[in-house]
Amino acid sequence: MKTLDTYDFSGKKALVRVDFNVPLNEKFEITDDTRIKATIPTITKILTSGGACILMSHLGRPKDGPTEKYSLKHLVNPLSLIFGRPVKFASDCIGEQATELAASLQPGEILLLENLRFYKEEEKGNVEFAEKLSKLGDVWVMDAFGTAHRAHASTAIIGQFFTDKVCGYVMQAEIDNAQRLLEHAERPFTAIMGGAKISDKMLIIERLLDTVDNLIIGGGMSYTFSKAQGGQIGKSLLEADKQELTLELIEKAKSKGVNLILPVDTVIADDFSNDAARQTVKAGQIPDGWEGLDIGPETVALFSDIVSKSKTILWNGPMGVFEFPNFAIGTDAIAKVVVKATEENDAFSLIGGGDSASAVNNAGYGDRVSYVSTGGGALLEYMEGKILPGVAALDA
Ligand SMILES: Nc1ncnc2c1ncn2[C@@H]1O[C@H](COP(=O)(O)OP(=O)(O)O)[C@@H](O)[C@H]1O
Ligand SMILES: O=C(OP(=O)(O)O)[C@H](O)COP(=O)(O)O
Repeated sequence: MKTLDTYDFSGKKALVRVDFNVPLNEKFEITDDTRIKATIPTITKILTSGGACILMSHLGRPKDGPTEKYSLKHLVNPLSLIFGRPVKFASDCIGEQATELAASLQPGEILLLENLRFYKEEEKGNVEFAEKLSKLGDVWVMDAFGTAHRAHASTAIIGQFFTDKVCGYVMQAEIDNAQRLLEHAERPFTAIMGGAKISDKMLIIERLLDTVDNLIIGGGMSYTFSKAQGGQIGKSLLEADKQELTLELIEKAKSKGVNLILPVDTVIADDFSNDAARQTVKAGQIPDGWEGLDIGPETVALFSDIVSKSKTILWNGPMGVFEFPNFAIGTDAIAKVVVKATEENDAFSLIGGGDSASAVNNAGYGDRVSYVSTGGGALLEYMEGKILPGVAALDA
């Protein structure tokens, strides 16, 4: 596999697949630019080595072709500021305008292509579409780790049209950090799993049971565990058909000698809103009409004690509905203790993408943990042991 450090970009147009699928607010402003900032080393390396960058990405999941909400034009100004140079924009990712802009691109210049998913061919992995895209550049740089689990035209299929395929720094760092966790973790190794759905995280939880010393379960998914054990969870999040599975996980943890830790208390609300009435109750004792939206203070203390003694920490999924400030207290507290373990116990801490990364970054802790992944689903699939199509395409 060619790397950014060994490839000579001088006079070359690099077609770089990035994952600029960033959250935008109603004014189309970026609310978390982690994924963009993560690509600075890759793009800077290409530009300073005498190359030009043609950036291609998706944004959201547009269903019906071009849509204002999902246009990458909203990223042009922020990108210019981040990269400190003008960014040209092709309002269609293929076709005449994109071809002309790409052809006239000079070394040191950046061209951004419009959302790839405005063509349904992208997600279908259409070969002709991939070939059209490939004609825009001389070398393909794959740096969209967050989308590397998708076998789409620009992430997996396009590679066949290039002799020169280069793995970007984001991809490399993500893979190295995930490997470090899976293969060389210092002990005690603690995984903190949270977020909404057990079904999404089932496989990774099972895989982690082979590796970790402690498995902490918080957030929305913990209520299914509680219910399955006979607890009362009111109208808290429940995946009814996963109850049996949670009991199996508890048994499996026991048989493997893994310390599986569940919340002991929970902050409940009478409504799914920031301003709902709140109280703290024991886990499994949630009255009817109430729902658990955060872990309670005793749980924070219990989880913190384990995390602060850990040498390796993987955190994926918030401890509560952190989007509501009144229910972000548990998630913030865990973020703080992960930082403390990193700084004071010299722990290696990896925050696994998506909402957990936003929670850590928004709390201002992004620079104080060992690594914040840009991948949500991609990281989980990688850690489950799957071969990601976007990684495989670089080797083919
Ligand atoms: N107790 C809860 N009840 C309802 N939703 C929850 C609860 N705890 C966490 N969540 C929600 O889970 C979502 C994040 O879940 P998930 O997508 O699995 O995490 P990540 O993106 O970090 O992998 C957040 O929107 C959060 O509000
Ligand atoms: O945001 C992404 O994934 P994530 O929500 O798992 O972090 C990627 O950009 C992939 O997007 P997709 O899940 O619409 O294919």
